[in-house]
Amino acid sequence: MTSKNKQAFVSWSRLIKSFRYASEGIKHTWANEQNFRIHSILAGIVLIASTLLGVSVVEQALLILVIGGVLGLELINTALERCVDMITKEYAIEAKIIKDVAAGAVMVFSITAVLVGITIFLPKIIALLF
Ligand SMILES: Nc1ncnc2c1ncn2[C@@H]1O[C@H](COP(=O)(O)OP(=O)(O)OP(=O)(O)O)[C@@H](O)[C@H]1O
Repeated sequence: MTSKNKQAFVSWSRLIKSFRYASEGIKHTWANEQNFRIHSILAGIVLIASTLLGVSVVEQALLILVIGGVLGLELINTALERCVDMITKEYAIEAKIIKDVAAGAVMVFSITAVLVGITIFLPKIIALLF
C-alpha cells in the first residue's frame, strides 16, 4: 500500500516555517509583554556580567538554563493569557485562576533563577570587593 501524502522524513521547508512561526510568537510577546522585555534585558546583562566576572563554563551553562526557563515560561504564560481571552472576555473565576496560576509559575521559576544568580555571583562580587 502506498500513501499519496507520503511526507519526507525531514522537510526543510516545514522546519523553516516552524522556526518562522515560533519567531512570530516571540516577536508578539516582546511587543506586548513588558515582563518578557524586562526578563530578556536582564538576561543579557547577566550573561555579559558572567563573562566579565570570569564565571566558569558550568556556572554559565546553569545561568543559560535558568534564563531559558524563565523566558520559555513567559511565552507559555502569554499563550495561556491569549487562550483565556479567546474563550472569554467576561469576568470568570476560572479565567482568573488560570491566569494567576500561570503567572505564579513564572514567578516561582524567576525566584529560582534569581537564587541561582545570587549563588553564582555573590562570592565573586565579595571577592572583588574585599
Ligand atoms: N476574564 C477574566 N476573569 C477574571 N479575572 C481576570 C480575567 N482576565 C484577567 N483577570 C485577572 O487580571 C489579572 C491580569 O490579567 P491580564 O490579562 O491583564 O494579564 P497581565 O498579566 O496583566 O497581562 P498583560 O501583560 O497582557 O496585561 C489576571 O492575573 C487575573 O487575576
